[in-house]
Amino acid sequence: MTKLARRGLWTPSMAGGLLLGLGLLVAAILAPVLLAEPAEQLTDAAGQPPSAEHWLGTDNLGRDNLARALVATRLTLLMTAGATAIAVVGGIVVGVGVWLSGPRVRKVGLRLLETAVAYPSLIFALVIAAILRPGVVSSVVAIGVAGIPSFARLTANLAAKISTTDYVTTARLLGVSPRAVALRHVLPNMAEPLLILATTVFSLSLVELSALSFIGLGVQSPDYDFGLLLNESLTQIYTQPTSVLGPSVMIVLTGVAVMLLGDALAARANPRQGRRAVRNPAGPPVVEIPDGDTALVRVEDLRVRVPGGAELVKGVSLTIEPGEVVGLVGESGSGKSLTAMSVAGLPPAELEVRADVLRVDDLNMLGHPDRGRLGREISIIYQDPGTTFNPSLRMGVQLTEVLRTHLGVGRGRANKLIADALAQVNISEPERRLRQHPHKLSGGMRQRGMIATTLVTTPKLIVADEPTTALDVTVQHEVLRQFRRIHREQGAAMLFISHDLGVVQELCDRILVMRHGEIVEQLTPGQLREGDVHHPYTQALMDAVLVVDTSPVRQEFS
Ligand SMILES: Nc1ncnc2c1ncn2[C@@H]1O[C@H](COP(=O)(O)OP(=O)(O)OP(=O)(O)O)[C@@H](O)[C@H]1O
Repeated sequence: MTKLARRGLWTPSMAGGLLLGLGLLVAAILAPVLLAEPAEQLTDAAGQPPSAEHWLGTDNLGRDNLARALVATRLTLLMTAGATAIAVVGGIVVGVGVWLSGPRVRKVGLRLLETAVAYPSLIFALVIAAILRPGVVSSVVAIGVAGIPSFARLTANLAAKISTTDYVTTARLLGVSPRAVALRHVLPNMAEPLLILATTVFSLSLVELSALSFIGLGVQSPDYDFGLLLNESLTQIYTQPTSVLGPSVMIVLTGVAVMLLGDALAARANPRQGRRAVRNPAGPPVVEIPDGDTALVRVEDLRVRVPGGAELVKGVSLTIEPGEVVGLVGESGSGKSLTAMSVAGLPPAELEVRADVLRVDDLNMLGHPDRGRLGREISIIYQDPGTTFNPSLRMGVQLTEVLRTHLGVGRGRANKLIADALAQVNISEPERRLRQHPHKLSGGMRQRGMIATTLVTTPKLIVADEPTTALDVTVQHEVLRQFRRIHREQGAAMLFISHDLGVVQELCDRILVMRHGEIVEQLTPGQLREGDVHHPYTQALMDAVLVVDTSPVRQEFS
C-alpha cells in the first residue's frame, strides 16, 4: 500500500474498489460454507418481514433472503468471470487475428464484426442459450461468445491505429514477425483501453447473466445466482418488497466494485497516468509584489520532479523584466520546456512542481490564477505548428478564441482583427485562410498565424518553445523577423527556447544556459558573440555550432 501511495495509485477509486471487491470475495468464499443452512433449509417461517433474525425477511419457502443473496455471490462471480474471460480472450484473439491477416480478410472480418456488434449482445446470447439448453455452462458460453464481437472490434481498431506508428513500421521493416509485433508492440500499448473495456464487459456480463436467469434461460434450481433470486422474489414484490433488495443491491455493488478497480488498474497500465501533480503551496491566485521588484516574471528555486522519482528541474531561479527577451538554451532533455511550461502554468499534470516563488506579473502560477487573465496576459507558441491547432476546426475559430473568450470581442470584429493581423505577418488572402482548416496551411503559415494572435491580444509574456525548430530555414527567418516585430511593436516580454545559439544571440537580451535541470550560465548576446563564456558546457555548445567554411578550398580538388 505504501508503494501504491508513493506512486500516486492509491486513489479513492482504487480504495473503494478494493474494499468492495474484498467484501464480495469474502462473501463468495465464506457464505456458501457458513450460511448454507439458513439459505437453503426449508422452514415454516415463509414470507416473514425483516426482523432481527432475518434482516431482509424470508422467501416463500422460509429461507433467509440475505443468506441466499450472499451465498449466490460465489456462483454469480464465477459465472461472470467465466463469461468475461471468454469475451476478452476471444475478442483479443479475433481482433488481433483480423488485424494480422491480409487486407482482404481484414476488410471482410471487420465488416462481419461491425455487423455482429450491431445486434444487441443479449439477443445474441438468448439465441445461443436457447440452442444449448438452459444451465450454468450454457449461459456462461452464451454471454461470453456474445461479448466477443465488441471486444474484437475495439482490439482490431486499436491495433490498426498502433500499426501505423513509426515503431511498428520500423519493427516490420526489420523483419520482426507479425506475432512478435503483436505481442511486443501492439498489445502492451492497448492495455489501458482493453482493461477498461474488460471491466465494462464484466459489468455487462453480470447484468446479462442475471437477465438470462431472471427469464428462466440461465441458472436452474436448485442452483441459484442473483438473477434467479430476483426471479423468485418477483412473486413477493408487493407483499415482501425487501426480498428483491438482496440480489439487486449485490448486482449494483459488484458492478461498482469492478468499474472502480478497472479504473485504477487502467491508470496503473498507463505509465503516463495515475500520478497526480502536486503544486506547493496551493497558494492564492495572486501574490503581492514587493516594492522595488520590477520583474514581470520571477522564479525562485523551481523544482519539477516525477512523484517519488527523478528531479527534472533542480532549483531554477530566473527573472524576466517587462519587455525583456530571455533565451533559454541547452541540450535536449535539459529541462527547458518543463521550466517554460511551469512559468506558463502548464506543466505536465503528472509531475510535481514546487517553487519558493513562481509568478508572472502578480499571477501566482502555483495557485489557481484567473484563467481569463492567463489567456490575455500569456501567449504560448509551440514547437510543432502541426499539432498546435485542432485539425477539425477552421483556423478562424481557433485564432479568434482568446479575443472572443477573454476579451469579449464579437465574432465579426474578432475575424476582422485577426485578418488584419494575418496580413501584417505577410499571410496572403487572410479572410480565406480563416475559413480553412489547419492542414491547408503550411507550417510556417500556422506559426505566423499564432504570432498574429499575439499582435491583437497583446500579451505581457510570450513563451515560445522552439518555435522555429520544425520549420525550414527560409521560413525560420521570416518567423524570427515576426518575433522581432512583436517585440518592437508590442513590447511583450519573451521566454524564448531554442537549440540555436545564433537565433538567441540575434533575438535575446539575455541568454540562460541549462544543463541537467539547472541554469549553468547567464550571458549577454555580446558575450556569446565574442565567445566570452565560462562554463565548459556552454563552450561545448559553441564548439558544436556548424561553421561552413566558404573559402575556395574546393578549387584545390578541381
Ligand atoms: N511528463 C513527463 N514525465 C516524465 N518525465 C518527463 C516528462 N516531461 C519531460 N520529462 C523529462 O524531463 C526532462 C526534461 O524535459 P524537457 O522537455 O524540459 O527537456 P528540453 O530541454 O525541453 O528538451 P528538448 O529540447 O528535447 O525539448 C527530460 O529528461 C524528459 O524526458
